[in-house]
Amino acid sequence: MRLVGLTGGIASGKSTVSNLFISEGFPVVDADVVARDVVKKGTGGWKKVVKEFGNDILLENGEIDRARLGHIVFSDPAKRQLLNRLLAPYICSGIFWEVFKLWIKGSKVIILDIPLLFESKMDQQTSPVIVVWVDPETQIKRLMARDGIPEEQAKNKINAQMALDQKKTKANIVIDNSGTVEETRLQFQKVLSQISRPLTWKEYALSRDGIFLLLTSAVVGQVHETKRVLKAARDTDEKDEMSKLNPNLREPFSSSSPPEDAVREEELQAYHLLSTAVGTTNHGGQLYDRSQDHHLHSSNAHSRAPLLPFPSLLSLIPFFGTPLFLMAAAKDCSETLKYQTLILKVSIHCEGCKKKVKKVLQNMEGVYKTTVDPQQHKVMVTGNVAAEILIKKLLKAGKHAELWPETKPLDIGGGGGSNNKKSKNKKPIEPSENIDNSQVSNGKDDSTQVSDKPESEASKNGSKEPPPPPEKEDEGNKSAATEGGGKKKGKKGQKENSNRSNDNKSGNASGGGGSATEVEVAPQEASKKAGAGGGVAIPPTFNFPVYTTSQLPSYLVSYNSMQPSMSHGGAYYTALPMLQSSYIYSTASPCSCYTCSDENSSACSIM
Ligand SMILES: CC(C)(COP(=O)(O)OP(=O)(O)OC[C@H]1O[C@@H](n2cnc3c(N)ncnc32)[C@H](O)[C@@H]1O)[C@@H](O)C(=O)NCCC(=O)NCCS
Ligand SMILES: Nc1ncnc2c1ncn2[C@@H]1O[C@H](COP(=O)(O)OP(=O)(O)OP(=O)(O)O)[C@@H](O)[C@H]1O
Repeated sequence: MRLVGLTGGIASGKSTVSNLFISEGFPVVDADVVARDVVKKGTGGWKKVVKEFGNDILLENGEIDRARLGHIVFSDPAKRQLLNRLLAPYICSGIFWEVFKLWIKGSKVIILDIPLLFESKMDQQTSPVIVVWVDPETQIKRLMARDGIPEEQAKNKINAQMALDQKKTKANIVIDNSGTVEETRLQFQKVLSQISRPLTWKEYALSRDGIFLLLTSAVVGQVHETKRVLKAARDTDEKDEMSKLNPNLREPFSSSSPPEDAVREEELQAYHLLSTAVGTTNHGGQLYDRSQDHHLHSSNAHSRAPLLPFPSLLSLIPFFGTPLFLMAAAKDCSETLKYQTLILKVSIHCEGCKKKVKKVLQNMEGVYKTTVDPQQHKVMVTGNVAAEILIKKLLKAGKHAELWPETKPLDIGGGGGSNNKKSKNKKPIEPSENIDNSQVSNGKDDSTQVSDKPESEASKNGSKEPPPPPEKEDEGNKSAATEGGGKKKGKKGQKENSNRSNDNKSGNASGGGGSATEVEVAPQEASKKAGAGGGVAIPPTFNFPVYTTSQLPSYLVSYNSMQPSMSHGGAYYTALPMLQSSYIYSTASPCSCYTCSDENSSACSIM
């Protein structure tokens, strides 16, 4: 918003020029009109003036006799100063409300016609300042003619103000009104082009639209920040909950200090992310650039906004890089759209079991795709639901389930990029590095030990893919990579799938860590590799964990699967000691499948 100051001497021609502005469509706030309004009968200004100047200045109707009061104040400087002191607050607030009403309407340029602009120092709030100048002889003549007053009175009025020549020196623009009205109009046209020039950055920020944009940005920023903090809190809660469920899990990280024994990169990254979210550490983390957010918090400079009710809003001006900020917010939003594929081992014995498992999982919020391979008892679930929740749900439905050994979650939604990068830097985990050989390691750790090649083709491809959400459909036994590929992934996904199949056949379970397409390692092959590599021991055949339905399977993972964006794929597993299981997974169906259905669950005793 541009506040243009228009001033001059008494009878210099201010009203004449302001009428030209009005004819051009500019809104004008006239201080003389405001000054009249604030002394109307019964107002606060009226009461003050009557109290100080007495009832003698009142007309019969109770209104102030302006001519009488004018005579008093223009001939007595002390009385004039008293009147000014009494009315100044009312006049100022009156001008403010007039400006505010125009601001609400969306006016971008407002003309403030204020005779005492310099005297009241309101010129500091206006730019540019236009002074309507007239030569002294013409001024006195016009004043005497207009007001019908003698020269002496006219001189008193003129002398009650700052000298017009002095005002001229303070002006940004001077209009000489000594000539004809037409000459003044010509000058006005030139002034008009200056007044109508595009708003400056600051002027726009003070306009209604600018303030609205700033507020919107601030709200978006606040929502963005709140969302991130909530995510961090949920992440912490989740870890706490899992720790309670299984005390063998690692302690959740403190948000104030990194774990000293955090040897795995993903753990450190999880720490950074968590602590960055709650703002307790430096913001130099590689995972999340909060530089955009600094704009929101860093500025304490409270500039004063001219005549505006929200001076502190100016502190938001550094935040004006809205497009950049919105891009950051959009980036964060897109990160929340990440999905992962979890591979579970579920007791499936017949077609009915398969249907039931599918139905249970598909009905879960956050599950986007379920693929069941009854032969291998393998269920691949794409979505953003934590493994333990899936397992609990299946248990409730009477289906024994656990995480598929030697697998890691697939980050279908684009987290592969960062993971892939990490995989390049990943160093093999030494047996002494906080990994218990008695534990069954996750795929990530295994892969660093057993992989023959540092990075598979699939992982390279996977990291470059954009994050399309998987479609909610069941496509049988397609690979997880293909399933999650979405439209764009189409051909590439198939290629990845074949790559992965080849890997599995040859046993090259590359596991750079975080590749979206490196899903699983054939158990036998992986165990051979593990044995050969001397790393984490994997038994040649499956040992299935024993647990009752009140317990969670010992493959419970402690990565942030609910909020994959918080972990950026830097999931960490803590595999628990594998126990000899009495639970039987049989590829042979123990029941007659045509009698076994979801509707007829009693037909299959296992189901
Ligand atoms: C003295 C009053 C009653 C005279 O009223 P009147 O109707 O005769 O004149 P009007 O209000 O139209 O003012 C005419 C011009 O006088 C000059 N003027 C008015 N008040 C003052 C003042 N206090 N000091 C110097 N000049 C003044 C201005 O140039 C103004 O344009 C009235 O001007 C008044 O109440 N003045 C105090 C309020 C004020 O300061 N007004 C100026 C607004 S910035
Ligand atoms: N260029 C001009 N030629 C002739 N007369 C003019 C010209 N400009 C203004 N006047 C006359 O001079 C008088 C004062 O002009 P105007 O009312 O515009 O001055 P003002 O600065 O608004 O006065 P005030 O300070 O009292 O509000 C008016 O009677 C007006 O008609």
